[in-house]
Amino acid sequence: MRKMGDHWAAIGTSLGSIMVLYKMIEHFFPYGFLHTHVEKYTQRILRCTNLYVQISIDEYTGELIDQKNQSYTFTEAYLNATALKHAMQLTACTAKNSEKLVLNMVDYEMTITDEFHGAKFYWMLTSTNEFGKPRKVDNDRSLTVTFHKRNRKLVMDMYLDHVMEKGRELLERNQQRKLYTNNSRDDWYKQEMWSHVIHNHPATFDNLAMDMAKKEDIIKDLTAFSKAKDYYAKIGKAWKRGYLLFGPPGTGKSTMIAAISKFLNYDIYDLELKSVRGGNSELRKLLLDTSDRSIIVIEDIDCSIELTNKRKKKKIRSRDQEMWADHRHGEMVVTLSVLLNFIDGLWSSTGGERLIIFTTNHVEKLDPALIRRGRMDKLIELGYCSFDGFKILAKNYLNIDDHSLFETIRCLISETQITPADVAENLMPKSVNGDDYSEVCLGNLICALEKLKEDT
Ligand SMILES: Nc1ncnc2c1ncn2[C@@H]1O[C@H](COP(=O)(O)OP(=O)(O)OP(=O)(O)O)[C@@H](O)[C@H]1O
Ligand SMILES: [Mg+2]
Repeated sequence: MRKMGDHWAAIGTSLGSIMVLYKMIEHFFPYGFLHTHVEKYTQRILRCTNLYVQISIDEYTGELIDQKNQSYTFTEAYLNATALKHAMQLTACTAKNSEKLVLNMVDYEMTITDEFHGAKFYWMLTSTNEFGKPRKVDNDRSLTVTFHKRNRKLVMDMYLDHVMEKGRELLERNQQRKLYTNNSRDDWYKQEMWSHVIHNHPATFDNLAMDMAKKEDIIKDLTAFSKAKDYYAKIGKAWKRGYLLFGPPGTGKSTMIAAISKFLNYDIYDLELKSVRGGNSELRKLLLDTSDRSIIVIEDIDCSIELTNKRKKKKIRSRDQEMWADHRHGEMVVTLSVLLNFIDGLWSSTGGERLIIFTTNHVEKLDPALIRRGRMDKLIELGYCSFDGFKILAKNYLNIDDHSLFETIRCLISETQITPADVAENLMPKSVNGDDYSEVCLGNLICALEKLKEDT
């Protein structure tokens, strides 16, 4: 005797097949005909049998017609990837903010059977209009999933989260990162708070010249942070992490930020504090307008932030005055300690993950109390170029792992202080002609190192 479960599976499979067949037939008939008849009765049958539950995700939500529902976008990406294996007809286009060609299914192929933890799910692209009415505009679509009611808990607890997560991952893999800079408040009426450009920086951790152990430690820290949503929620802390990058000019602070952005696939918000003239409220608006999974960067904090708290002791100030202390040049300058408190408070209540990176060339100017653990989670020193650093740059710029001149460079580099930027500058071939430009470039570097040695 067949088990009850087998019957349900058979019914599910048949319904799935009917839906697929229906969508294919629909392609060859006038729109109204099938919608007024078949779909209406299918829905009635489903409602009468009362075994199946449907959930719809609308393409647009809210008051504004152009407010695209992110869940729809993630689901669409997930279903495209799931169904590409079976679809017979595809369309090709470039994804938003990407140069990569992306394949999508044409509409009538959007009846997809998905499996998750042994349960079957039937997805359809439907119109949010009343059944039977033709679709008037292109932006009233929904993705509707039909599943057996016994799987309700699985859907609520796991399946929908799984679809969103996978969809988001797939989209991010194809997208390019953006670099945002804040606009002055005077311009907000004609443009957004943040302007952005596509961030195509070639830096990666592989081509970053720095101590290997330090590099691996940072990669581990970033990986742990990006996966620690539940952990941060459990300990009741805002899901954010603060890095302070310090070192002389040309040691790779900005390059590392680009590498982190690529590694985590996060956008960068380059916050220019000098353009923030409207005090707390402006800063709050700017910070709240950053997206989840982003890096907020404040470069050269010794130039844009009041580093000590001496002023606070002079007289009692209001919170706004305290934070935006009058700078000696008459500008409003935020104090680092209050900025950190402000950010803590803001993200305790909002949630999404943010990495906050400060950079400075003068770590000695910072008040040690302000950089103690907990306020800045990680202090990362980027120093002068070591021989290991040089080897990474030689591989990048000249594509060589070894050369007879390496030994000379190893000795000289240990006796001098040269920045990775200066090493990179010397290793850059000045012309495309010439047989062995590696030899020429390494020779240039040796000259530069000898000159540095003489000067010191
Ligand atoms: N550690 C490094 N690894 C690889 N390339 C580097 C490194 N440091 C510097 N460079 C090269 O030098 C250039 C300048 O480096 P970068 O702008 O990252 O320095 P910085 O530390 O941010 O300097 P500043 O303090 O002036 O802002 C980069 O474009 C990159 O090509
Ligand atoms: Mg820099």
